Amino acid sequence: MTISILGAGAFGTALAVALSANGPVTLWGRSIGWGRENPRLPGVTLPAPVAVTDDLGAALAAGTLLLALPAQALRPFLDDHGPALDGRRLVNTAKGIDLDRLTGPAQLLAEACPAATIATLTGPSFAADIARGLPTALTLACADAETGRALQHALSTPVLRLYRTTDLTGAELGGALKNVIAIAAGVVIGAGLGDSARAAIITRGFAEMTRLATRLGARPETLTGLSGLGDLTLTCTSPQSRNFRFGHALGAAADWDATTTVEGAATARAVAALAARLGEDMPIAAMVAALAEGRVSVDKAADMLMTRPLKEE
Ligand SMILES: NC(=O)c1ccc[n+]([C@@H]2O[C@H](COP(=O)([O-])OP(=O)(O)OC[C@H]3O[C@@H](n4cnc5c(N)ncnc54)[C@H](O)[C@@H]3O)[C@@H](O)[C@H]2O)c1
Ligand SMILES: O=P(O)(O)OC[C@H](O)CO
Repeated sequence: MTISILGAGAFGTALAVALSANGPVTLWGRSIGWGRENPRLPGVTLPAPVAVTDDLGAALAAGTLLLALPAQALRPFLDDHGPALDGRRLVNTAKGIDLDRLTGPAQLLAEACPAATIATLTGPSFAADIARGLPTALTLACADAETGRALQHALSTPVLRLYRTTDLTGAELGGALKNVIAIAAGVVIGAGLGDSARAAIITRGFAEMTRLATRLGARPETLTGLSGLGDLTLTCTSPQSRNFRFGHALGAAADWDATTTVEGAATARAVAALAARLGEDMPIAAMVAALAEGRVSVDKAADMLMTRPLKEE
């Protein structure tokens, strides 16, 4: 299986390093002047089997394309290049919901590339951990079981262990929604509200994730897997997470570098819009959207969540 990775940020670069254990990999980026060490992944030198290019046509020679662009960049990218990607195996790795369309990456890919087979690779994994060769387990989701099995084998390495599922919707939504809850967890810790409050946010956030995802067609058991609960656990508890750190900065009223990729901020707004459309109750996601837009203070947000009507768990 010939593989190219589109998007040379931290994650695309880390995947290139990991997959080079299996053979040659092409890594495409729109700006690759950094040579063999990507500043988004400091301290990691690309191994010899990784070819880096800014020539999209050359990267598209592969039959399997891993897309490692930020979620909000995917739709504009497909507007420009969708037809050129069609007919391949397309494996999305972005974790988010498109703000304009209110759909996940798989739907965007299916519409832009109707003859392609769509999959997602998701789960608890920091780019730096993968690039350092630390053991990592991920979910490979593809509605077509045969292609899913082939991708699972082609993209696993001795330290990157892939589980597979045909529940693409559930795997994709778990990865997108956990980022929103991770921001909330960061706010709690940044504001000094304590570990007990964080456990409450994780648990009630997981209930929100499951409610929305199953309403959109996900299987409940997918949400308890690596792509849902697994990634939620990682992102809500580690300062390596950009979503958690962004929330922490909000909670602590600290400065934040706006060039950092924080998928959960846009996804919270998309979730709030989706929840309103579907009549679903998503109070934590709504609060994250309001906090990220500066429409509510941290004190007010905590107060509003704590004084909602009492209910059954
Ligand atoms: N970093 C991680 O630990 C990690 C782990 C798992 C999944 N992901 C997911 O991977 C996706 C990418 O994250 P990242 O960490 O690589 O982000 P990043 O900020 O490190 O890099 C994003 C890259 O995308 C490029 N880019 C943006 N818009 C583009 C466009 N229109 N055309 C071409 N390139 C464009 C940027 O130049 C940059 O190189 C996110 O959805 C993230 O949730 C990241
Ligand atoms: O740094 P974050 O918050 O984007 O998280 C990276 C990955 O999604 C963790 O699985």
